[in-house]
Amino acid sequence: MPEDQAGNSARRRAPFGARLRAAMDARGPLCVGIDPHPGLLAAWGLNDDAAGLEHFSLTVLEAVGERAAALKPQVALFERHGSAGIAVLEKLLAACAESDVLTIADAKRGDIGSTMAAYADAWLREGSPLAADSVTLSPYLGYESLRPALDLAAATGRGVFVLGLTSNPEGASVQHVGGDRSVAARIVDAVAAENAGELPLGSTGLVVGATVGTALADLGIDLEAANAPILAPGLGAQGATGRDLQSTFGGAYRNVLATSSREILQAGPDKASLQAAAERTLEGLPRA
Ligand SMILES: O=C(O)c1cc(=O)[nH]c(=O)n1[C@@H]1O[C@H](COP(=O)(O)O)[C@@H](O)[C@H]1O
Repeated sequence: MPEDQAGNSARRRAPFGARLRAAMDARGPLCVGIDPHPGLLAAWGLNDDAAGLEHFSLTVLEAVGERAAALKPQVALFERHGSAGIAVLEKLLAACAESDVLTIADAKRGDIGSTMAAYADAWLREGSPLAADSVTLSPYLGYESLRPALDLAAATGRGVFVLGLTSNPEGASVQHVGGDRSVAARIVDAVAAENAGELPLGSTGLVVGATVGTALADLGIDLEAANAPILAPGLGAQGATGRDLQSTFGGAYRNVLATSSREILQAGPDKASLQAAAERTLEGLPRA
């Protein structure tokens, strides 16, 4: 198999944006977050250890993998178990790949370019034990510092989600700075340039919280023009509803992948109850 400059096998899969578009069209726009909080492990009758983590994660995959366009393991909740937790994450990512379920590793990585190359290698390189279909990235060391990850994702048919406007109230103190040329607007412009001409959808995604209210309009941000998959956290536990998504995202709503973790996970450990919770969330998402 031909190798590219980074020593990776040449792309064999369709670009991430096309694969995500197909999954959203077939299954609907729901991403289920796998966030094994200690309180949830306890509520499921599991120990707060690697065995509990593994049971929890694989149960979520089995219960909702076929109904979700993607699953999003929250890396922090695996890291808190040390190397044993990371081994569980590797197992989960491999099991998702085997079941044809797209993954978003929610690692929120960002660093100077040379270190970024190592993060890219971990999450996006062909054959890496932690390779996912996509990874979340923080652009606050400068958008171009993410270049090694953007390039490796493009070379391997994988994707990234760059933080734009986050769902937490503190985000505005950084992301809204700059008025009509706000930090967030500049990130969206950079992502739009990345995705120009990519059909049916770019592979460089954005994270925009379902809770941001009128911020997009206030900051003059045109998300539709970004041609980007939009990961929208904030449903359920953080208070946003499906209707909020539609009014917040307007014409870009068709590219929104709504993600919910705790509200669905608290329905476990019973698989049928987890499935019902995912269905309820999907039903609450207006059709694009
Ligand atoms: O990148 C994310 O997924 C993310 C970005 C953001 O702006 N807000 C946000 O809540 N998240 C993540 O989305 C998940 C939300 O979980 P719930 O509030 O339980 O649905 C957590 O894993 C967060 O880390």
